[in-house]
Amino acid sequence: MHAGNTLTIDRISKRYGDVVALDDLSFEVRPGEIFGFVGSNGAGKTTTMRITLGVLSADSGEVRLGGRPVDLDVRRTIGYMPEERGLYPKMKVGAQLAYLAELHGLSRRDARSAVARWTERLGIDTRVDDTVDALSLGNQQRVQLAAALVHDPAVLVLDEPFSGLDPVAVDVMSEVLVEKADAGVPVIFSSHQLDLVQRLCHRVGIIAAGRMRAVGTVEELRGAGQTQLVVHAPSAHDGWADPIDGVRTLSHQDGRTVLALDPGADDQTVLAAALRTGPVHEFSLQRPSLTELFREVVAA
Ligand SMILES: Nc1ncnc2c1ncn2[C@@H]1O[C@H](COP(=O)(O)OP(=O)(O)OP(=O)(O)O)[C@@H](O)[C@H]1O
Repeated sequence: MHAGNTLTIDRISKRYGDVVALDDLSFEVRPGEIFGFVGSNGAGKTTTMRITLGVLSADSGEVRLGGRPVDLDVRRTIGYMPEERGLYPKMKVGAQLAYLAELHGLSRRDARSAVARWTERLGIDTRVDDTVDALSLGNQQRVQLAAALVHDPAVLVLDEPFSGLDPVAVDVMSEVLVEKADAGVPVIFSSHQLDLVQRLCHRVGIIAAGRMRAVGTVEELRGAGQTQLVVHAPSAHDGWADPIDGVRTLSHQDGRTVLALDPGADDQTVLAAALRTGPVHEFSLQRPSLTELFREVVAA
């Protein structure tokens, strides 16, 4: 258990020439939490993760782990899966993992047993004597995850760990992340697979153009988003709900109306108005999915 190891990203900014990659970005990942980091291509996720690791420096701002700025010693306690991967293609899987574990301070013997444990867990134990480039891409990715885990990291930073994995590997990866978080490790990963993020993450941060646009639990984000209401009131005429504050008609056909409700709009007022038109056969509230929310936030 690595109690108290909150990962804090504190007001980091980064430019590449004229391109502002990160603009005063702040958020934190708490111990035991899986944090999903989502955003469009080029939004700044990889840049944030590289700065977190210290492989890239920020123009301003600071990253801390457990209150301590990330220096070389702290960096050794981070398990990192870089987007560009970065294994040695010609080195054998087992030897490579053992080497990386020792680089992070494990004794030779501990390194060996960690390699045996993780390769078995990740289903690549029969491949330890193969070179990395002899493996399929998905299996290389499993090795990459093993590389992030062999030194029992105090925090996990994973750049698109799920991309290109088959469903079984997705399950294994998910289980491992949940297990590490349960052991008190803060876990952050980026992904474009929003259904997976919605299922797995305790909290989610949506980044757009280098700024954090929304952070919260999936439920909080969905609650803050635009709610839709489906009302089937056959006698109602088009526009019947428009006079109500914070309510807009999205569609109206055959007595079926889809309404958009701003946060704070009162659905009971809508129900009362619907009943005044005649019978109401259906009245259902639909919260946006993370994917819909993402589109809303990124388009805003
Ligand atoms: N080495 C670099 N030189 C110049 N510009 C860069 C460099 N690395 C990133 N950028 C720019 O910084 C911005 C953020 O890129 P970044 O790779 O962090 O995005 P991302 O959210 O990880 O995207 P993706 O989902 O496509 O991986 C982009 O505009 C990108 O073009």
